[in-house]
Amino acid sequence: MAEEAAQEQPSPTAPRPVRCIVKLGGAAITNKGELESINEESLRSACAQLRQAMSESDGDGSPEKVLGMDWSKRQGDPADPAVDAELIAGMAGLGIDTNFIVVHGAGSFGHFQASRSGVHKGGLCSTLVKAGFVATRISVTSLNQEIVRALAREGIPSVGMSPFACGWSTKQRKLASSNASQIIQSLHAGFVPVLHGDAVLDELLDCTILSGDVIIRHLAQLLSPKYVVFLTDVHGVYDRPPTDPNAVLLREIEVNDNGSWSIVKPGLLQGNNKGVEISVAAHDTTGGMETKILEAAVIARLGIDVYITKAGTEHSLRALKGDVSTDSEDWLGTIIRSSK
Ligand SMILES: Nc1ncnc2c1ncn2[C@@H]1O[C@H](COP(=O)(O)OP(=O)(O)OP(=O)(O)O)[C@@H](O)[C@H]1O
Ligand SMILES: C=C(C)CCOP(=O)(O)O
Repeated sequence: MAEEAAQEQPSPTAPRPVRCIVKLGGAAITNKGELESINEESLRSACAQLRQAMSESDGDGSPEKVLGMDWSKRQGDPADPAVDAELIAGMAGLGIDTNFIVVHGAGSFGHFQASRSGVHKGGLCSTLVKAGFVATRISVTSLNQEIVRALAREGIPSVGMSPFACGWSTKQRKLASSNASQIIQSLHAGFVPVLHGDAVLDELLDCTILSGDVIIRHLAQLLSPKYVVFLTDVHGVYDRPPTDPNAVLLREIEVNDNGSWSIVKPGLLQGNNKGVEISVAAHDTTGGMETKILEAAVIARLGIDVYITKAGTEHSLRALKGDVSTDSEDWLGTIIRSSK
């Protein structure tokens, strides 16, 4: 289901190749079964690993200075945030390579509001859909704010960017307008853009839900990152839902020029033409793992390796550093790559 690149005004070119576009999957950073609940430990660890992956220090053992950038008071925190202006003035720079883009999913934020009101199916003349559109955006933008704050606490200069507010829109659910100049200018200025799956206007349906997975594919087409990482709550793509005890992790998938794909590893599944069995949660409005695989295949066809793995593990850290290859026997996850 390769979607055509959106027709739009040309965006300015990126200053230098983006190193990595990463999806912080909603299944990993939120507790998916509990309405609007962040998985704090998973989010903290994903942000700390991102910081490590960006770090320019060669790890000589001395603790790195982290300039926390969340200077707002946190709920329940009695003290005002400490800002050591003298320390900051004495710092030569941030000591990190900020050439990353972060996109996060909605998890237990947004999907509930969207599915209850049918925002993904369109029809803004319905008061329920209109209210649901507003409720969905309140929910996903509040998650975006928390993620930006968590990244800022790790000293990552992150700025939240909502596709809806940047004027992104769709036509029959396919991206129609998606100007990335604000994203590119922010990268150029040394910021890490943090986008998210969003409720957007649709030329034919009035409105729909745009998945973070689709946003990543579009940005990969536009900016040609060195690699793309999807962090989620399972080790990668399995031959059937991982809740099945017989599910087998697919370690390597090859995508051909015509968009068809085949399993390379494990060898026992080579030539399996039954495809992958996927289950999607009832309230998920964007297609879950199926959308991720389809979008990842489009990215891989461009010659960009895609790594899908579990957040908060040694494997996610390696993926974020780009330290994975098809020979990495000890790496747990799915590599999706071009057959060329
Ligand atoms: N064949 C399969 N292989 C891997 N995961 C699968 C499969 N079938 C179903 N799943 C489910 O897909 C889920 C991950 O997909 P999902 O789209 O929910 O991830 P996410 O990107 O982290 O979340 P979000 O879309 O909210 O951002 C896992 O929780 C897993 O149980
Ligand atoms: C507003 C919503 C529900 C965004 C969905 O984005 P995704 O979780 O990346 O598929």
